[in-house]
Amino acid sequence: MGEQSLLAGTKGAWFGHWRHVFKLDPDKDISDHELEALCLSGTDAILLGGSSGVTFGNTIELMSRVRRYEVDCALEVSTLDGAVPGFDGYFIPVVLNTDKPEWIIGNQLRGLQEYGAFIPWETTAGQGYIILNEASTAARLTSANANMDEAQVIAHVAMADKLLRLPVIYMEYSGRFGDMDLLKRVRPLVSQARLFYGGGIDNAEKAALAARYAHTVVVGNVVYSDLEAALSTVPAVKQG
Ligand SMILES: CC(C)=CCC/C(C)=C/CC/C(C)=C/CC/C(C)=C/CC/C(C)=C/CC/C(C)=C/CC/C(C)=C/COP(=O)(O)OP(=O)(O)O
Ligand SMILES: O=P(O)(O)OC[C@@H](O)CO
Ligand SMILES: [Mg+2]
Repeated sequence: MGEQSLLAGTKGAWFGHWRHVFKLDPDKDISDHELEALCLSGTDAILLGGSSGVTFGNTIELMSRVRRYEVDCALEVSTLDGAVPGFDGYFIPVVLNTDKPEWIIGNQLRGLQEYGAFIPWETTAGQGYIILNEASTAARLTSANANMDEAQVIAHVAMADKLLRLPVIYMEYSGRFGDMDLLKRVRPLVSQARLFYGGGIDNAEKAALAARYAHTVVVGNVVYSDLEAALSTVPAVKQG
């Protein structure tokens, strides 16, 4: 079976056409004017997520502001309290490179017990996170083993794509631009998942590089430090 047929599952998924995504942190301030520019930028989706300070209140507030626009709006559920109804889709992160069970299945099982009957499964997907920046909040929170060699990263990708068949593999360098050679070598190994890349994209050039190998490019922090640079990543990814 070729890559095309194996990819069919995620291609048809609700997030299967996303090339560019802005990730907004409900714990950070953003003005109406800035939010409008992001939502009308041509990005494929606005993803709400963060690894600290995310609550029901700040999530529902930001969701309702994004909801004024037609752009897809999804939630990465990172806390039990932050599961908010009304999104177009939901991602449930699973950290693959930690030996702390609470971040692999523990919190997720608690969420399934708490929200099971309300989870819209057609629009909910697991994300296999491979966290590669040891200084990031997510790495510290989850005690991720971010200093892996290439063989270890490749084994994690095989675990996610071939054994667990997760619909998303997320190469996460949050806060730092990652190793594009590694991303390039990982890409052909991914046959059924969608490969997300995120971390340190703060200009069009970096966005275009990541877009060569990742199916979906996620742009986060630069939104809060340089809006124009953030907006420049959209055509860099979508026209590249
Ligand atoms: C009706 C209704 C309520 C609908 C919703 C139903 C629904 C979908 C419920 C979900 C139930 C469920 C299974 C919940 C599980 C929740 C949970 C706690 C899962 C664990 C997630 C996890 C592994 C978190 C660890 C941190 C992490 C990987 C977060 C992902 C996001 C991320 C990395 C953001 C980047 O963080 P940032 O703050 O930007 O980092 P920097 O500071 O470095 O920039
Ligand atoms: O914030 P940055 O570094 O752009 O990373 C984006 C995203 O991957 C964070 O989860
Ligand atoms: Mg961030």
